[in-house]
Amino acid sequence: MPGLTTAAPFPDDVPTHPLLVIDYALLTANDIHEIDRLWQAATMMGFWYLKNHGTEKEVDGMFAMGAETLDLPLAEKMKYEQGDDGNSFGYKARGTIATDANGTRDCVEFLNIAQDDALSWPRPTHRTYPRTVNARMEGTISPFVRKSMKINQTLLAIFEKCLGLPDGELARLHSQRETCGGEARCVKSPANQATTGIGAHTDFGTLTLVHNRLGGLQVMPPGTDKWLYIKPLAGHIVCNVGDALAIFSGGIMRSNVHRVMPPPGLQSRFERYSIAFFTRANDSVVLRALSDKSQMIAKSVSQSTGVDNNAGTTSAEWISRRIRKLRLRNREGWFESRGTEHQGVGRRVADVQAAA
Ligand SMILES: O=C(O)CCC(=O)C(=O)O
Ligand SMILES: [Fe+2]
Repeated sequence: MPGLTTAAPFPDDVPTHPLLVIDYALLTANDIHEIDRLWQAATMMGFWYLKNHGTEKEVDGMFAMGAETLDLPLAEKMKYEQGDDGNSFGYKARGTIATDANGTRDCVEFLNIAQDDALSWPRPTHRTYPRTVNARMEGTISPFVRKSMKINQTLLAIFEKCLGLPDGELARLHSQRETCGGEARCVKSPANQATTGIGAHTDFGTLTLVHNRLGGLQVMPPGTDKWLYIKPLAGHIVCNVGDALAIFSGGIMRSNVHRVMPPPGLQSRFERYSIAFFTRANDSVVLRALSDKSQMIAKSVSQSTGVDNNAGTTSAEWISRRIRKLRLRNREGWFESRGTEHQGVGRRVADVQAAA
C-alpha cells in the first residue's frame, strides 16, 4: 500500500534534527516531568515527536484513502480543486502554489478534508468530496479526525495551564459549536524530484500533527541558517505549534519555519505521501495575544519590543489571505502568504531564500 511500506531506509549520512520524544500516555497520566519536557519542546523548538497516541489504525486508513484519491484521474480531482480565492478545503493540484518569492512552482498535490465536514458527515458543512473520500468518511476519516482532535485538546489543556490561562480558555476558541478551518490533509510528492515540495513556511493554525513514512520534512532550528531533516520514526507523530498559538501566547510558544524537500538518498526514488491534521481556531476568533487572560502572556508582550502580537484579523480571514497569496495566480502578494511577517518570520524566510 503506498506510503505504508518503507521503500528504502532513511539514510544515516544526512543532517537531522533530534526532536524530543514525548510520551502521550504519560501526558494523560499527568506526569509532571513529561509535561515539563512538552513545554520545553513547544517553547524552544515548536516541534516534537509524540508516541503512544493510539491512532495507528486510523493513520494507516488515511494513507490508503489519500493514495486512492490522489490516484484518481486529474479531471475527476479537478472537480474539487480549491481555486484561487483562498479556500483551503478540497483538492490542490501540482504547480499551483509558489515555493518562494520568485514564484517557483511547487511539485506536490494535496487533498484537504474539513474537520467540520468529517464531523457533520453525511451532511456537508463546507463542501463535498470525491467518491473515494466519501467511501472512507465513516470508517476512517471521521475517526481519524476525532482522535486527532482529542490529542490536540489534551495538548491545549496542558498549554493553558503552562501559560497561566484560565481552564478552558484555549478550548473555548476551538469550540465545535462554530465552524473552523481545521482540516485533515494528504500530501503526495512524485518520485525523483529535484525541487522543493512545499516551500519554507510556518503553519497558519494552532497545532499540527504530521505522520511521515519517508523523509523530506525539514526544519531550520532557531538561531541557525541550516535546514535539517526530521527523521520519520515508526508510530511517532511529528507535532508542531502554528502561528495562531504563537500569537495567542504572546510569542511564548514557537511557530517554527519548515519545508518539504524530496526524500533523501534512495528514498527519493519513491512517491512520498504524508498525512497531516491541522487544528485551527473558530472562524470568528480574532488572532491576538491573550494578555487580558494571563499575566505571563501580558509580561511576554510587554517585554517583546517591536513585536506585534496582533494579527488584527479573524482566524478565517487569516487562513484565507495566506492561502490566496500562495497561489501562483496571485503571485505579487507572496510575502503576505507568510503571515507572521509582523513577528519577523516572513523576513527570516526571505533571508533564507536570498542566501540560498
Ligand atoms: O509533508 C510533510 O511532512 C509536512 C507538510 C507540511 O508542512 C504542511 O502541509 O504544512
Ligand atoms: Fe507545514
